[in-house]
Amino acid sequence: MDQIIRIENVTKKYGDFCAVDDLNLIIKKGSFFGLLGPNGAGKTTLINMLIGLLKPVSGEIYIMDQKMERNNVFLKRQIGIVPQYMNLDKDLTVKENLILSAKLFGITGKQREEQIESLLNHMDLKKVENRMSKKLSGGMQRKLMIAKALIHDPEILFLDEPTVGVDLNSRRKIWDILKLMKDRGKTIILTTHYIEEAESLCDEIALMDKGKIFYKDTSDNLKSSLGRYTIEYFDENKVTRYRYFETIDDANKFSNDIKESFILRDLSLEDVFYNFTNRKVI
Ligand SMILES: Nc1ncnc2c1ncn2[C@@H]1O[C@H](COP(=O)(O)OP(=O)(O)OP(=O)(O)O)[C@@H](O)[C@H]1O
Repeated sequence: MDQIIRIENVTKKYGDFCAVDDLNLIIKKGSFFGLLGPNGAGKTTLINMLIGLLKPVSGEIYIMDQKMERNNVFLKRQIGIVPQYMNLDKDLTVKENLILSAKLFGITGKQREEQIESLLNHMDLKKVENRMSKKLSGGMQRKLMIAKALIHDPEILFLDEPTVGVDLNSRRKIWDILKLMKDRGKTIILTTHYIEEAESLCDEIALMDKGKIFYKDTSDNLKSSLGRYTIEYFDENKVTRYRYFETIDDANKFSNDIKESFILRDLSLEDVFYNFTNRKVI
């Protein structure tokens, strides 16, 4: 697979604070790439540099072999953005929001009508096309934000926490929409706190903390790097400890010596993250 994004030694500081620290990363064309990390890890800062909204203090970002800079109009047309904050015009209807976005990209006439119809149907928004967007549920608002981001049929879609505050049903619906985008060959980059979101969608996951990516692989490889089973138990000071095992026999043997209560379960991506950072993702 060809690379579509190349990040070379990128650093971003806010005053003296280093939010993204000398980061290198390659993202392959057509991949569904997940950036996972706790609050303050630097995910949004990294995304904002990738979309040309923030300038690194050092290092370079290349998208489709072009340097990403604020005024790179070609690249801006290749990317769609679903930001963390609500970016809808709340006093416009669903359809009017899409018309406005289309106008910003110079999409007019029949092409605009067809693209909007297709997105409304695809996102299950046709029945609410004339509803004010402020009257939509949180899940529908998120779907409309995704539709807005896709209005110009971009090659790359960036989503910053796309399902925060969205109920489980709508979250699954959004996942289906994103899976379809990937099937259409788009490259998708997603930041999330939700481990199961990254596990379910992403073919590659980067674990980020304190401005650095410290691990990047498929979800299965990330997990098998640690083992297959986890025992969670209280130590003598009533502090929860975690131990990881390759086989159930080894886990059972270890559990025989535990004096307090314990849980034996399948190893999760959360365990991988916790093992490396001593921090939970959420
Ligand atoms: N404009 C800013 N000025 C100063 N510090 C900032 C600014 N934006 C972000 N930060 C700090 O940089 C760090 C990284 O923030 P960022 O929003 O990139 O993290 P994140 O991983 O996206 O977190 P979250 O999951 O909470 O959105 C945090 O400590 C944050 O407080």
